[in-house]
Amino acid sequence: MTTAAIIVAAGRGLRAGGGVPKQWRPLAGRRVADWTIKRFCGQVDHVVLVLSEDDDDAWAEFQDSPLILTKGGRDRAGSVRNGLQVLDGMSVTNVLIHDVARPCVSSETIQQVLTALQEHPAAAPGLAVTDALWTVDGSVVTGTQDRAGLFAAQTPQGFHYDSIVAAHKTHPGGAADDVEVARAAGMDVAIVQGDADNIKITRPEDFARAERILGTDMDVRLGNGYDVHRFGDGDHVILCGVKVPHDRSLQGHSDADVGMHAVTDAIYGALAQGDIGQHFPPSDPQWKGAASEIFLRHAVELAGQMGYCISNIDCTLVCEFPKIGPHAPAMRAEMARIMGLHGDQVSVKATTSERLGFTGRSEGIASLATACLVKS
Ligand SMILES: Nc1ccn([C@@H]2O[C@H](COP(=O)(O)OP(=O)(O)OP(=O)(O)O)[C@@H](O)[C@H]2O)c(=O)n1
Ligand SMILES: C[C@](O)(CO)[C@H](O)COP(=O)(O)O
Repeated sequence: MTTAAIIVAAGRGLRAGGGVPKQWRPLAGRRVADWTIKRFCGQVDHVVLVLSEDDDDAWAEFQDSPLILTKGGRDRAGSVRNGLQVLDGMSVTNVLIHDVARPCVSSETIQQVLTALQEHPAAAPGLAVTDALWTVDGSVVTGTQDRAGLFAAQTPQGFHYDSIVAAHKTHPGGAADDVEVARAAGMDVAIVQGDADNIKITRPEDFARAERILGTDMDVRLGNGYDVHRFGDGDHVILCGVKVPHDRSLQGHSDADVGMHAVTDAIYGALAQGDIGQHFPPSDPQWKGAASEIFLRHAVELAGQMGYCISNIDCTLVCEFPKIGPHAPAMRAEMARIMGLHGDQVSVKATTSERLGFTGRSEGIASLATACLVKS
């Protein structure tokens, strides 16, 4: 079975105002369209993005992405037809059609529609109407409409691909949605449970509502790091980027900055991207004596590329000597500088191990770190 999603994004969003089509306006740290696209990635085999011919920047931006791009029609149905057309010949069996203006759709809703398509030719989420419905003349209520059996329609609306293509070919136009097109062609449409959070951004006030919904859907990652370096001859150690005078030095392939290594590994850990040894193998001579700032910068850049911001770092050094306290403010400032963070986002503290174990015998220094990353 091959599945596809068509995200119709060629509308002008006139009711939402703002001077820019609503799908390109910011919402909770990214654009409306970015949220919507992300919701379908990994859920279906192909994602089609239907774009207005006027949205030059979007065409350029998504050109090299895995998305299939096609141009919009004069109305929503025209855009859907173009999306269906571009999937022709790709052996798609089931297709989901979704408004770009619904960025809060959940993976559960998407999966429920896909599952329902195993038994029905068409399926869509709907919410039973719970408010009383009035008829109104100007600003005066003229009556109450029976709400029994009424549902509010949502997207994604899912269909067997060949059937919805045929239904759109014979439909005269003017349909509110693809369910109407399908029903006009005699298809049975199953309702799956809709989601009150799956709102369509339509009017200006809907942005604040969507932000509130997305705000409760944060992606927070934690990672831990641990490192040890042994003492050898020397007259200083480098800890968290700061040169500290000492009667011994730490041994290592790089500058042996045990604190910065633990922090770097904590960031890689939060991203599930291995560890320093994987990115900078000790067998590679180019990293001999390297400043550990290179490793930390790489981890921070990787976090940015994967869409994460570092929220805070906590690093603990375990040693009897040198004493860390006097140098901790400089260590925090240096690591904050490298990571582009504020000083209060970086903690460096120390403990002895009560003269126990290798750190207690001053054979080396150990370090532990925790990193908290938040999807931006
Ligand atoms: N020619 C069109 C018109 C609409 N749409 C899309 O169809 C969905 C319908 O939602 P709606 O709120 O009606 O979007 P707009 O048409 O953009 O909004 P408005 O009517 O306020 O201008 C949106 O994802 C919109 O981008 C489309 O792809 N092509
Ligand atoms: C398809 C739809 O999202 C179902 O609720 C809706 O009909 C599309 O938006 P519009 O405001 O009716 O154009």
